[in-house]
Amino acid sequence: MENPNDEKNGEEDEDLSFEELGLDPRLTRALSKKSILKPTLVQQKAIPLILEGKDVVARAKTGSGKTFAYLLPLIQKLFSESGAKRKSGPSAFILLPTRELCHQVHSEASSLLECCRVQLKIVQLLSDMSVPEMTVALAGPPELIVSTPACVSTCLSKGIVHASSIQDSLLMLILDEADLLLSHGYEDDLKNLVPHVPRQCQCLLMSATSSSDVEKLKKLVLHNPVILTLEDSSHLKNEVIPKNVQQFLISCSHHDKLLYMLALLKLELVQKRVLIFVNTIDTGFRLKLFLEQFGIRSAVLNAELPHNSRSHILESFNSGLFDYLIATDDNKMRDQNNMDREINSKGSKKRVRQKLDAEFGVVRGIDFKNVFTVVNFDMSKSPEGYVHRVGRTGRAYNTGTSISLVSQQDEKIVEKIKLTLGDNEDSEMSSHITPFPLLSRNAVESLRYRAEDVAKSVTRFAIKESRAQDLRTEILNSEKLKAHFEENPKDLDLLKHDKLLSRRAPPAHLRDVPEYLIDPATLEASKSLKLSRAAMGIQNQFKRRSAFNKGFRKSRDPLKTFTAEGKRSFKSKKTKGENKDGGGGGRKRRRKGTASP
Ligand SMILES: Nc1ncnc2c1ncn2[C@@H]1O[C@H](COP(=O)(O)OP(=O)(O)OP(=O)(O)O)[C@@H](O)[C@H]1O
Repeated sequence: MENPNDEKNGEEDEDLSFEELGLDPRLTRALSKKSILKPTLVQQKAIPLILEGKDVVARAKTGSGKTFAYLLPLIQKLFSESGAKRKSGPSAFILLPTRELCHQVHSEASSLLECCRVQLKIVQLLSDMSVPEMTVALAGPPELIVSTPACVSTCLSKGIVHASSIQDSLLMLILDEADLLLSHGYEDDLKNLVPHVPRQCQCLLMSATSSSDVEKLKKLVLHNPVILTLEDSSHLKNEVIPKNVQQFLISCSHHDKLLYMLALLKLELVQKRVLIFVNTIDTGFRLKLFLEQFGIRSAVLNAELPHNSRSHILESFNSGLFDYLIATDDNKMRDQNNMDREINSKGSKKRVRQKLDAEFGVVRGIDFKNVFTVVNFDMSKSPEGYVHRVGRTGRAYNTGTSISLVSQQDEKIVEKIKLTLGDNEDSEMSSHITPFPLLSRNAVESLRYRAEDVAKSVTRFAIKESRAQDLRTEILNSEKLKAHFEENPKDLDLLKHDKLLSRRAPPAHLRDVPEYLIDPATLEASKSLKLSRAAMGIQNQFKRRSAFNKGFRKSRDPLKTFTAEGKRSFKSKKTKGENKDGGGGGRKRRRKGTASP
């Protein structure tokens, strides 16, 4: 039965400005400084409800701007609280499934406040902080705490945070990335916290996908909430990938994936910046070493690295220091940790350690800046994983592309993904994921000899070495070890020596692919792509809105007008067969006037 609080909203609703949503001028000015000029749909719908004091469950696509949808009204409420009588505890909690997300949301909130020139104490509480560090962070007390459920639960049970102070002061509780909180094993931690949340506390739940976990959380934490399910009016069932992301696949053997990856990057058939997903850390390093030999620099973001190192890699990528980032999903590690936590539920020390590990999370919900292309080198293991990966591009008003390398082993999961996206088996024309049109077989074959030669040189030993070297480098960078190295300089010398030994220079003859090796159609596709994207890049940067609202024109998009088998106009020569094979074909169900993928 429909709940009267359920709201479904399409994009045909009126366009409101941030001012019209009732936001404080200090916040709207702060947003302008950040070049954020117009609210996204979820922001338009959620902000007034939250300001009114309603409990809200908001489900909106990845990258649709959910963070500001709750941060802006939350901060506004904190403004009005800041003059109130002294409190014994925090006014608000934002709980997220991973430390990376805590870091991201904490920085976003701090930067908003800085732009507003308002001083509020907001802290990030992490499980690897010592008790004195936590005590200092909690002194004041802070208006806002950003943390994981496990960390808050530990603080409660150790008496670092007093339950009574939460009961007295908590005004807002926000569970972000709610679809991931339970699968990260935080159910017990949330159950520990909920009894202390005062009845009048406003609760918000934000998620990208709907699931039984979100339902469970809703029942556990919220009181008669307004449910916002934000979809385009043209949407198919379950569509969660932003419509400004074009999704492609390339069929190839598992063995040839390195070769295809090389072809895509070296022939410049994808737009930088590129986020490449692999399923294991070893594959990540294999790919990194392989690409390095061809002069393509990348970094591997993985759960093995300490938290501050992962943050450092993310910040370097986000600030544009390098263009290719290889990322592993951490599902396996997380599941293992959750299992361990259950097995060791009575062993105190070990349990805490494993809780820390369970808070690792590398990719989900992370706002990688300006990623134009997501490549699934390995396919994700579930449709949800695919949605979260692809959602790292085309965020807010930007456009993006995803390319999945699909081997025979991946076909089952690709079928599942297609079904989840709403593809109809009977209708090839309406497929969301279409074959990538720019890479010809000839172009790939022209690189085979070099690629296979180099792939052979990336041995298991080399991978192990590279992985260890990355760790060594990160240890060198680690703030926490500075003191140790000051006292033990010999240890530092040893590490530095090791680091130098393992550095390899890429052979010069592999850096550039001579033009005579590349087939002319692919060469032309690459040049055309570069020119068009350069033009659209400028448009993206300076007129972000127009890409989203008016759509970038299909006629100017080489992914739609070009095939590597020969240049043609998409419109004039489109046939049913071409569409099926990868003419970049038809999103027949796309709404008129939306961004064209
Ligand atoms: N109104 C806006 N206009 C332009 N950019 C925006 C707007 N709102 C948010 N953004 C930007 O869009 C990006 C994505 O936002 P955000 O991370 O909040 O998405 P999300 O919905 O939480 O995604 P996910 O479900 O993947 O976590 C961020 O870089 C953010 O700064």
